[in-house]
Amino acid sequence: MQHSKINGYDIHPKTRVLINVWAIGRNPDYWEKPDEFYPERFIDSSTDFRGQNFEFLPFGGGRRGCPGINMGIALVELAFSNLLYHFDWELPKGMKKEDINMDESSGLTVHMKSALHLVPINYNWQSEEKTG
Ligand code: HEM
Repeated sequence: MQHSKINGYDIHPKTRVLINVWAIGRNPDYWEKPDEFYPERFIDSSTDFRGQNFEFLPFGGGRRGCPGINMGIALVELAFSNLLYHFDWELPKGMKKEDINMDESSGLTVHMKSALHLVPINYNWQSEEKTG
């Protein structure tokens, strides 16, 4: 790699550069309410997660981007679609959605600080199929 200058900083060959993707993903210049869990932000948005939009890099990007991206997406979709297809999900009695603690704990991957408790209600899709 050749010597480069980025935002006035000299990057010498063989420098190890660590990118703070977490901070980029919460930059208020690019994200409305960056600290809120607000997945609706992606409805009708052109921001893609495959590494071309640098404000959103869940799989990294470039030559060292995640090679398992397609498998990762398929696994997440398969798990979620099965859980949503077979069950309705409710909060434990007396709990409101505002009570869910969305704080994160950091580590190699991000986890919720306190476990999410949900009550699965069996969803009988077969009986619905019969009645139309
Ligand atoms: C939702 C699931 C997944 C997410 C969010 C994810 C995310 C990531 C991220 C952020 C990186 C670092 C990319 C970078 O440095 O630019 C990475 C690297 C990597 N991922 Fe994934 N990944 C997922 C699933 C998988 C799966 C299923 C596999 C393999 C079957 C996999 C294999 C790898 C490997 C081998 C690397 C290292 C690539 C390298 O350093 O050249 N990932 N992943």
